[in-house]
Amino acid sequence: MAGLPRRAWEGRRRGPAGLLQERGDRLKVLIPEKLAEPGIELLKKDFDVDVLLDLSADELLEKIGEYDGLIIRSATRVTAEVIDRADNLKAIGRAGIGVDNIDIEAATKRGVIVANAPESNTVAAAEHTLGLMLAAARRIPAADASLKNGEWKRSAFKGVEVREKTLGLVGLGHVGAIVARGAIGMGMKVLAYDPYVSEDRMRSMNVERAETTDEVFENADFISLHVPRTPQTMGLVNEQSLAKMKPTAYLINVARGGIVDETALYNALKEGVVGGAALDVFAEEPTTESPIFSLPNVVVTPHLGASTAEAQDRAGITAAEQVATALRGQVPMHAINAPVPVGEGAEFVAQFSGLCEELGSLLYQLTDRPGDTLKVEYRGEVANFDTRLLDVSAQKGLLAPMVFEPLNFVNTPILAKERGLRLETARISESHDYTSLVVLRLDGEGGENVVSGTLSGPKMQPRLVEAMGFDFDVVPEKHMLFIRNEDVPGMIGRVGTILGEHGINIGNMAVGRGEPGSRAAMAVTVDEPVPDDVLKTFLQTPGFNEARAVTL
Ligand SMILES: NC(=O)C1=CN([C@@H]2O[C@H](COP(=O)(O)OP(=O)(O)OC[C@H]3O[C@@H](n4cnc5c(N)ncnc54)[C@H](O)[C@@H]3O)[C@@H](O)[C@H]2O)C=CC1
Ligand SMILES: O=C(O)C(=O)COP(=O)(O)O
Repeated sequence: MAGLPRRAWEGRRRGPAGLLQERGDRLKVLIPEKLAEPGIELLKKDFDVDVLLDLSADELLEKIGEYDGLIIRSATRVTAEVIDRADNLKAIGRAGIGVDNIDIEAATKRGVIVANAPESNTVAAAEHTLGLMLAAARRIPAADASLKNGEWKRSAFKGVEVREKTLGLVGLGHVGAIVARGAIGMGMKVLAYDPYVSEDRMRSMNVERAETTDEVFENADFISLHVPRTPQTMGLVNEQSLAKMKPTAYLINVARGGIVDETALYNALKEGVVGGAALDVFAEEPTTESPIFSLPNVVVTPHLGASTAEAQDRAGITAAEQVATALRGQVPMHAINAPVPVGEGAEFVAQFSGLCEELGSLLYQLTDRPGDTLKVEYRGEVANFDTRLLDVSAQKGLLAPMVFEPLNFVNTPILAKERGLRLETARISESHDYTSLVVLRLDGEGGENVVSGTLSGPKMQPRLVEAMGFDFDVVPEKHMLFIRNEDVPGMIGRVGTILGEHGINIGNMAVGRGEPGSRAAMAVTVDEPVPDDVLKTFLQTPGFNEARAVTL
């Protein structure tokens, strides 16, 4: 067993921004894209906000170092280089859904929270998709342009109906589901490929499940993409897939550029391999130059899927709230790279976060030559829920005294891994005398060390109930003293005397004992850190075997 190093790791050039880094002034948020006013107003209450529209990539690199928060839409590319220059950045808010323009891995390594506004613009994107489908089927934009150009050409713009046609969806998440509902309302049959959506769910939506993308490409009259841009979906629509489509089929893309190979699509449209296309998104944006724009059987919009008043208000407010929450040191609800408890019991679980962090920190400070495996047991009620946030909280507490850089919920798992700290968790329904109990175990020089804690009372106050092999009941405080002593009369008085002689005020004291007359331990809360010379005094005093100062 390698064991965890005690010293801060100095190999790191500089630490990632801590969530609550104070620089004496108000934290600063940069908004380089058009964001709805309510979101900006919300941020201005607590932060200095700079709205600097149309920053070039170089200007963003120059400026980003000043800011604690950044809110973007799809036009700003937050590359690893931007993040590397972002010395103070703690949170990136995406006022929308797709986060493919953010290097999330780089952000995570630097401890920068990335959060989006997942359902803010789904209706807008779905309505735009249905609008584009009808616009392409009825050639509305071309007819509009022709009439405005002084022509009355009715026979030139004969379209097709969508009723009784098959709409093929690739991706049946939030947007895809709304598109499906709308299409079914217009009498279409919907066939969808999404390996992450169950057959039952599809059936409940009256959607037929395709087992492969080919099934969609071969059978659909209209094919609409609703997947994120990922390495798996890049180039999903290419020469081969286009060749499988019906020659009358229309392709609709309101998802992301790059998912469609635009050169292959251009050729397929020009040669009649497919009937038409409606595109809102492009591999390079902004663009006005694409050869596709010259084709008559294509309808295009400049990434307008989310551009409704309602969606922009929702996206702006949600992104602002996410960044504000992160800048206050909490994990926002839509964080993409931090553990967010979701579903049943989420709020209940979140209350244990501080306790777990304190237990991790305490365990580290009570353990000499700590081993490399932290074992966390969740007992009782807390064991019924998603406790990943608590895993990270415990790791954070344990690692904090060891590492150089400030830790947060984003970078803790990465730093834990880099430093060889392993985590083992267990869920146990039985929890002794407590409704919920968290037990942390770590091997050390003298064997396994264990600390346990719970939350109690109407305010769910943290309580330390086990340490140094003894049961206690004490509310953990910032400064504490842990003592092992002989279980003989007068020891409590001696603790009071020694601390009193050094001018250290005791807040609370809890005693844990085994068999009367054997060994005992004390957990003492004090108003200030207990210095080394006081600890030495304890060890020189008969009856005291161990004394450790702990700061939580
Ligand atoms: N044009 C615009 O203005 C807008 C574009 N979008 C784009 O639409 C995308 C979808 O948005 P939502 O539906 O809200 O996301 P979502 O996450 O709810 O749904 C995406 C679905 O795609 C599925 N999926 C992922 N990888 C897949 C693969 N390789 N093959 C098949 N299915 C796969 C997932 O299982 C999920 O059900 C966003 O990622 C964004 O890029 C979203 C809003 C506005
Ligand atoms: O939310 C999304 O994924 C979008 O594509 C919307 O982009 P936008 O915020 O309008 O630049």
